[in-house]
Amino acid sequence: MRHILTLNAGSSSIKFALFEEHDGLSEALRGQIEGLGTASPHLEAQLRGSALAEERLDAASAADHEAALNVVLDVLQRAIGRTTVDAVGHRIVHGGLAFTRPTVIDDDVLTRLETLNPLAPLHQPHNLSGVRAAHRAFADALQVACFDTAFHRSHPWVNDTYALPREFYDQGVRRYGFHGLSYEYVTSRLKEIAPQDEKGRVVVMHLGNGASMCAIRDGQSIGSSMGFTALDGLPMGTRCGQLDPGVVLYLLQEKGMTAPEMTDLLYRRSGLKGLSGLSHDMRELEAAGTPEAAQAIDYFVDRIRRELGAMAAVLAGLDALVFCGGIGEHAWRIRDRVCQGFDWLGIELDESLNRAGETVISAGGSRVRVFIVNTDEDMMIARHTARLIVERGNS
Ligand SMILES: Nc1ncnc2c1ncn2[C@@H]1O[C@H](COP(=O)(O)OP(=O)(O)O)[C@@H](O)[C@H]1O
Ligand SMILES: CC(=O)OP(=O)(O)O
Ligand SMILES: [Mg+2]
Repeated sequence: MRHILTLNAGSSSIKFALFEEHDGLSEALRGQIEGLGTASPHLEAQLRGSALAEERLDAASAADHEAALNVVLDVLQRAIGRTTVDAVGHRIVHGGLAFTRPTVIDDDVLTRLETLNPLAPLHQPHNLSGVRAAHRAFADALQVACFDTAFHRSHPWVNDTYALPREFYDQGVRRYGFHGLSYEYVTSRLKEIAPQDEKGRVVVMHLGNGASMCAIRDGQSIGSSMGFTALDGLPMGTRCGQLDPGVVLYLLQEKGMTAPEMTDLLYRRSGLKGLSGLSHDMRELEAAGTPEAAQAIDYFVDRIRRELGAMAAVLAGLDALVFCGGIGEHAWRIRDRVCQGFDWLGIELDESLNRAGETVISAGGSRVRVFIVNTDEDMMIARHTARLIVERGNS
């Protein structure tokens, strides 16, 4: 039996899991530290369905991703004991032009992935710290990179480019799109729960601390709301989402902002946090009840609705809509507001199914079927890693 470990550093969480592979993959251990960057980060882990760890961490022991990673490795090493880990699969957010499929990580690959750090400052450095830490902790294990950008490489050229002079496209200034592991998992899940939509026109909304949407036709990504970096598209916990580049020029040229200040503004001080002046966390905003928190939520919902209209146009209609990610899976009020008034497109929610967070939340007569899928990037990473081990064995 093989053992595959997965590490997934998101912008506000680190998720981890151990899978056993024997006639398919089964999950032995799973856990996460969430709420990184808040006053009360929280660790939880289950071993074969029973609680292994459950604690509120003091802000210092998970002050940042590095500290949280040490906590994660400590939990893992204690739980795993002498079990041999065959491979560690990593979520790597940016694969750039060169990496379009799961790849075994050696020193050369690591160096090349580091050059993409500026294109995903909230993720890539943490993803690569995870690679180094896992290599130290499990020295004999194969380290495998699974890319958020890979699923989107099927984009037609018009959804892959910006209207810049052509040499920029050739240099790699493209609309890469992210959350690809999540979209790939959701697509595989949709095959099981809605086989009639497998070949259909589907929009998936991954609404977490990072948020994006994906237009999928015939199981393939044809467009993403995110682009060259994970800043574009929807507003997020702390990221601005779509922004007129003229605003950036104005702030740089007329207001004397420096590039590092701009990075901090767009990645860490904007989005829900910037608009609300309160928090990047949707739970806190829903509880707050201040006019600013309400406006931040209004803006979030409005941008999702615009993008949904645009994607339905690109797909020439819509058969299924899927919500996933921390907000998509848990915030019924947001789902309700996103879908309201879209009956012209054939979307009709069943209020009680939506409140209850069922898998199918559309009304019986709704032309568009609406689903909640608990996305599982970690399972997708494990599948890719297992496949790569087999391919290497066969070659
Ligand atoms: N019950 C809930 N109601 C509203 N929002 C929630 C709920 N549970 C989680 N969220 C939100 O989900 C977001 C985190 O999503 P997640 O996908 O876990 O993050 P990451 O992008 O770091 O992987 C946070 O904004 C959090 O407030
Ligand atoms: C790409 C991205 O935004 O990821 P996350 O939602 O995990 O922050
Ligand atoms: Mg995430």
